[in-house]
Amino acid sequence: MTVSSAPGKVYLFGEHAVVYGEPAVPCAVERRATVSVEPREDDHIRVEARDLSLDGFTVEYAGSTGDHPDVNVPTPLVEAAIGYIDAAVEQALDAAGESDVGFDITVESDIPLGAGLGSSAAVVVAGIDAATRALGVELDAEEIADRAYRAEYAVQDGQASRADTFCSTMGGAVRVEGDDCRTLDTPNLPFVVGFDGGAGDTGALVAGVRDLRERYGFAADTVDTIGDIVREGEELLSEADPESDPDESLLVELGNLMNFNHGLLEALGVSSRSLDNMVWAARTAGAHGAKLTGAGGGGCIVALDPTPETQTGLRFTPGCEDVFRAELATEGVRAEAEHDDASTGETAE
Ligand SMILES: Nc1ncnc2c1ncn2[C@@H]1O[C@H](COP(=O)(O)OP(=O)(O)OP(=O)(O)O)[C@@H](O)[C@H]1O
Ligand SMILES: C[C@@](O)(CCO)CC(=O)[O-]
Ligand SMILES: [Mg+2]
Repeated sequence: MTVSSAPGKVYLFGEHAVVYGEPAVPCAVERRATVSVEPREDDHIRVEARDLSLDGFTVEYAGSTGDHPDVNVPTPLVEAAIGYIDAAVEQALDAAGESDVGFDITVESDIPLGAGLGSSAAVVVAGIDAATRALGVELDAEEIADRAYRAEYAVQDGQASRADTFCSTMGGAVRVEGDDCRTLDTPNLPFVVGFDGGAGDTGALVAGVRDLRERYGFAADTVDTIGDIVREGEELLSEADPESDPDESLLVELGNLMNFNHGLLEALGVSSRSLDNMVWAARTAGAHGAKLTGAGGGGCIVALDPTPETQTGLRFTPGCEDVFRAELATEGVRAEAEHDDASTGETAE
């Protein structure tokens, strides 16, 4: 059995606009998806998902071209989950020059689904790494990132940037603009995440922004302006010393840019009442800045605050179900030691 894990991410700036070629700066955070893979004798795929927004499920079906069976949980969720795993398996088989190899796959993740923390990218990145290594092939990080992007692109009907998958593969802070993907040396930023317990539909939200952008020149300008915010933000980051804690003036300026970025995302229709509530609660509690992260619609906000005040404020905010400090994950995708729990094949409760 091979086991790999990959981190989720928050967007310091630039989600949505990155789909249209503007730069974005996502940062990997220490919440990981772990995927265990064991090749089988036949060409069946058995997926055990332990951390979906239900009590987990196990499903077995014949190869990536076979019919997916009925299972006793909401089908769209299962289909969505199988979609990402299938796409990862397809990329791994292609990389290894194999076909008709089946796998037993277990996914365990502490990244909430559809909440803006990049759970899909982490599952795909860790899945491709574990499955290729199970077939005796070691891909370099660039190729894992590229194949993971192609997997997300396929599942999301051509509506994906390279940002989430590159960030999850490399770890740390990264900068993505079209096909140009780079790692950044940044100080460790004091991220606080608030989660409303909900989720957004990434495909629908991206499509909504695309429609607005095609319909109104000012919506297209809004997307361009998000790009300007990112460029301003990277300038600030490039002047900071990555080895020391960020000073207050940097946090104030980054926070202002985050606030501006949130306002423009709200104008583009991808925020929600509970995301706005959490953003305002974080600002009122003293955060330097706060914005939604990821596709939006529901899920998570990210705030900047080195003190405990924002966490305390969010904890008392109606509609905020979970609050945590999100440490920058310096390591991206990595091989993990096989552990007993993942090899039992039993579905967790
Ligand atoms: N633990 C898991 N097990 C199986 N599939 C998962 C798991 N976590 C995520 N996925 C897949 O990823 C999908 C969620 O991806 P989606 O892009 O909508 O949200 P996200 O990646 O969490 O947020 P965002 O893209 O806004 O950062 C789920 O519907 C599921 O298909
Ligand atoms: C909304 C979006 O910009 C980020 C989702 O995490 C979509 C993408 O970049 O693929
Ligand atoms: Mg995603």
